[in-house]
Amino acid sequence: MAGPLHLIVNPVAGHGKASEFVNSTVLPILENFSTQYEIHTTTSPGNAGVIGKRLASTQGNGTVQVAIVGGDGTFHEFIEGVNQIEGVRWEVVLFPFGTANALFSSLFPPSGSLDKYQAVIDTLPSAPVQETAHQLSSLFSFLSKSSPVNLPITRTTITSTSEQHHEKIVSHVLLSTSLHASILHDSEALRETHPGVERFKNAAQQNASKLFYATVSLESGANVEQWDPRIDKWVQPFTTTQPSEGEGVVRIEGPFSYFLSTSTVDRLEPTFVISPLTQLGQFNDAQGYVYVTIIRPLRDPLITTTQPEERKAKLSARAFEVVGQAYANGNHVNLTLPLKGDKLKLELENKGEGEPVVEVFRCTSFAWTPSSPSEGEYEGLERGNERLVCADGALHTIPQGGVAMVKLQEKRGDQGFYVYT
Ligand SMILES: Nc1ncnc2c1ncn2[C@@H]1O[C@H](COP(=O)(O)OP(=O)(O)OP(=O)(O)O)[C@@H](O)[C@H]1O
Repeated sequence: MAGPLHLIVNPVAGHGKASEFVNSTVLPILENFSTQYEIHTTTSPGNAGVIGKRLASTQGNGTVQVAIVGGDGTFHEFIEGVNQIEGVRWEVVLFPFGTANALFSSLFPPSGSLDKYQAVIDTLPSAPVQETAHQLSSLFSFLSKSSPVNLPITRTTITSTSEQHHEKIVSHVLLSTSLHASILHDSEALRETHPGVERFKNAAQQNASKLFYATVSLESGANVEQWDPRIDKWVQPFTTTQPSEGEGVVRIEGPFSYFLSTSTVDRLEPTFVISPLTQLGQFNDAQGYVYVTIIRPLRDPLITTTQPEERKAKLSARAFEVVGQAYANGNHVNLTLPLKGDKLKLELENKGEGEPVVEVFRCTSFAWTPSSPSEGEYEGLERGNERLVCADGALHTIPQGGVAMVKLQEKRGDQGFYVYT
């Protein structure tokens, strides 16, 4: 027996509506289904992990069912708290009560249908309005007795050359560097002067034309693969130097403007589908993949054939053009560069003949090694901070000369984290 459903409620996440939602909407449904529950309200940052540890010690080995009523940050803290504990299978119901809710919106995209839960919905005393029904999707999946799907966890180790610095990070949503990490960093600095969401736009403008100098090595137990949008298939990497026979490592030289990896989400907010190839739930018996999304602007003739003084404006415009297509259901991955040698054409095409602008790979581990400050300079384009790393929204810094090693945590039988989707 799995015991009661433990509701972990973050009263301050998102718009601070979690407690009210639980009392007015979730509890009547649980009572209607005679589902036993316990409520645990978080009292401070990090408390979701403390609650998780307590549950593991009082529930013992086996399955523990929890519901996270908060955002990605609340679930992140819960995972951080219990990830090392052996012998527990966590079955998790999610409610989107954070700000971005990347994981929830990836599992339940706004356009998704709730038809398969109709039998559950029909037994409710009154039918919820559409928005509420969507927020209850994961609960409906739980009440329908669906099988929850494995949630891969990523482990990152940040080390310095001397190994004096040794930082371990677990994440379940994303790990990024370059533009994404810098936007997060700078928008925090702008919080005082720009409390609204426009600070993200300002931070994006500050960083969209910067270059981040690093080398990436991708590895996989099988082969590292790259998505080719022109044939809609995963194939051998084709925009990088080929790995030599038996080496199995694909090396990608910067500079980069965009670099983001995830093994669980296809979007970071309901309509921003930045990693459309990510698929969760397909690999319940295996580990899954880390999906890596990369933009390297010096592959783009618009930037390389432009005069140095115009490069900044051109790159900024191109970055917004490309990344903006993530809002068109992830269409950025379909954009292709002009064919090499065609000097007259600099516009991007949709699934044209040239190479994709956005390079998408799948692997099971990778290393991000920032270049030394003396390496790399491209006239007209500023250098960004390639040592910044964002893991599930929290920022970390790789020491000078250090590296970030990222890998999927090995699956431990049927233990670990399983989400109702
Ligand atoms: N009682 C509390 N008081 C203050 N902070 C809390 C409390 N409980 C949890 N927190 C903090 O609230 C933070 C925000 O929660 P969460 O990340 O879930 O929401 P969000 O930031 O609005 O959403 P998202 O991560 O989806 O964008 C958590 O990182 C956690 O540290």
